[in-house]
Amino acid sequence: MALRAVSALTWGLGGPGVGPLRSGTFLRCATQHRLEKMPSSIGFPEASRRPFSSHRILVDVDQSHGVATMKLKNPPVNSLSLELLTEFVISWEKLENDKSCRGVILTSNSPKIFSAGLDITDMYGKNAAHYAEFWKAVQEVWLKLYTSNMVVIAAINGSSPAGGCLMSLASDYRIMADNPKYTIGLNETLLGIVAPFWFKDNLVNTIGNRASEHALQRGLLFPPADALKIGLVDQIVPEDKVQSTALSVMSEWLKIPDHARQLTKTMMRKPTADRLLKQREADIQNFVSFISKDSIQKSLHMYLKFLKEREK
Ligand SMILES: CC/C=C\C/C=C\CCCC/C=C/C(=O)SCCNC(=O)CCNC(=O)[C@H](O)C(C)(C)COP(=O)(O)OP(=O)(O)OC[C@H]1O[C@@H](n2cnc3c(N)ncnc32)[C@H](O)[C@@H]1OP(=O)(O)O
Repeated sequence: MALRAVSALTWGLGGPGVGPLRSGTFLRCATQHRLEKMPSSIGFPEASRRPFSSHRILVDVDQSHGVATMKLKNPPVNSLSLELLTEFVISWEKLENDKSCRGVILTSNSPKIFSAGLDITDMYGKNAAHYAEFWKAVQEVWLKLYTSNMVVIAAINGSSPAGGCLMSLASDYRIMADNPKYTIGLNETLLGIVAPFWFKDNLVNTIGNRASEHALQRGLLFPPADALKIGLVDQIVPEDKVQSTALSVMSEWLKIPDHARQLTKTMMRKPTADRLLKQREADIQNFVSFISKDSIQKSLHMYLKFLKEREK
């Protein structure tokens, strides 16, 4: 199996411990059923569309079919900055509150990059208050995606390392563009940082324990065909078919009565989401103390330098 890594960088790091548990909440359940046929392309009639957008998030809701397409737009690489994460949550809540919206296709406005993952500049050279706010926003986006009552399909139209991979993992179904130049995976160790337990839990739930151990320790980034083999993505399709495939897969998912699908999703995902909810504040403090360490800041500095100076 061909595996690709950005670089073989390894630096020393120290890991913080895990904090105390506290209780949390989970999904609400709606019971609407609608079994309309979906179009095979994004060409929805103007009357049934309701687009809205912010600086970094574009949303197009097809009200007659109950499906929204949400595009990340943060050039040049769609990094998940604090601003993007904040706008994401606002847009997501708007969709959650829209009774006509039953499914979301999550994709990128950029042709080659789904998302470069968390914005490293939000984790480098800032103060503790900034790190805490940033991490809370990362948690919030994952919880929103992972526990959503809506069907969430990731249309992965480009590379998707680290936080980008996490957003895909939190979706219900992943479709990736079959271009061997693109990769997906949790490559945190290559940056000298550690994927937190809930990234790991989401990965283990998706590809199993042994494959996760291997992928996480080595920070593996998988080309689409290999990602499909290990179950990191569910389907690979030609680049120009990603959106249309997402729409037709969505139409299949929406044939299932919402209440039954939602209760099943809750049954499958609640223990994993609750694990974070019960120790959310401790997880923020872990992140802040970990990321503030001189050795970790040095690793991030080196990685940013490597990204800027590497040959393209
Ligand atoms: C015990 C543990 C307890 C608690 C947890 C503690 C801590 C840590 C957990 C943190 C989890 C972290 C998750 C992450 O997501 S980290 C981010 C990882 N991302 C990556 O490694 C991807 C890096 N980027 C790339 O590989 C390439 O940029 C990419 C996406 C393939 C695109 O390539 P290309 O089109 O050639 O573009 P460039 O590389 O030239 O990039 C253009 C420009 O963007 C800058 N950039 C790239 N990625 C990021 C990023 N993630 N954040 C910020 N900036 C980024 C890059 O440096 C270039 O900048 P320039 O100034 O040169 O234009």
